Amino acid sequence: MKPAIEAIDLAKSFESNTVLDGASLSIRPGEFVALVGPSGAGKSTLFRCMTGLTAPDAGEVRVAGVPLGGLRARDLARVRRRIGVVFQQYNLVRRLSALDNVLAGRLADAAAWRVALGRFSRSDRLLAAAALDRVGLLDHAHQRASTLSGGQQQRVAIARALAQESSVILADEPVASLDPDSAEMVLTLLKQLTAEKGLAICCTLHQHALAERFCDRILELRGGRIGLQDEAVPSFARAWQSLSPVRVSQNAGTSLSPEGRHRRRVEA
Ligand SMILES: Nc1ncnc2c1ncn2[C@@H]1O[C@H](COP(=O)(O)OP(=O)(O)OP(=O)(O)O)[C@@H](O)[C@H]1O
Repeated sequence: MKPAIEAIDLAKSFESNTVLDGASLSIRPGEFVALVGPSGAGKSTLFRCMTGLTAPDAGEVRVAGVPLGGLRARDLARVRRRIGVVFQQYNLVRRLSALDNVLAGRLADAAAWRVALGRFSRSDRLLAAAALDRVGLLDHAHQRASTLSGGQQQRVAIARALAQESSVILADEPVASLDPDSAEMVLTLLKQLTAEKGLAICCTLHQHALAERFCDRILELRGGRIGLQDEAVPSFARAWQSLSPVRVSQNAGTSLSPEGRHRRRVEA
């Protein structure tokens, strides 16, 4: 199956600070992948490169096989619409209702005059209502975002990505500001969406236990490169690695050093 999104050998430096140094990953439709790594490792930078908000110094991002680099502005906007972004601080317009925030996911597709007058089409409103219903918040459609709980606001942000009809969701620490129950609800929802809608979801997480519980694969960004942390490895390979001091493979979601994995577990 063609990857929903790929980052290939991305490099990014800010002056002398090399943040990404050949970072590669590939996520298939229906996969829920965690991206972990120490603070400042470059997880947000990687996401910004993957959404086209930051231009990498080298390397390529492909969405459904289409390279972002070199696309004309209109085509880039069309491809970027396939990527929904969810942030730690929700990024909702707090004075607007939940429904209006979800409708913002339709902005790119709506006619300019509709946006200017705030008059979305019936089909856009139905789509937004369906997205709110899917995240369990239809009853709160007309409630101001500022009066919703953190967990509810994050679910509105996910509904906005659904209304955008994204095929990929990049979620940058989506549960970092939430209490444990709300965090669990948000991650359960994301996991369900991968299965139900075939979304490819990559989510940065600081809580290793949550990544292990909810995600199909755990990737680690460290030293500007990405390695696979654990469970997508067949059990026989894991058993072999625990006996062998040899590094099996490198980068592109396949870097597996038994020492590194052990160290990571200790740190976590
Ligand atoms: N626009 C920028 N200009 C200069 N330096 C930047 C810029 N954006 C990020 N950096 C630097 O890049 C490095 C990686 O930052 P980034 O926010 O991507 O890390 P992170 O892994 O998301 O961290 P955290 O887990 O704490 O959110 C940091 O050293 C940061 O200071």
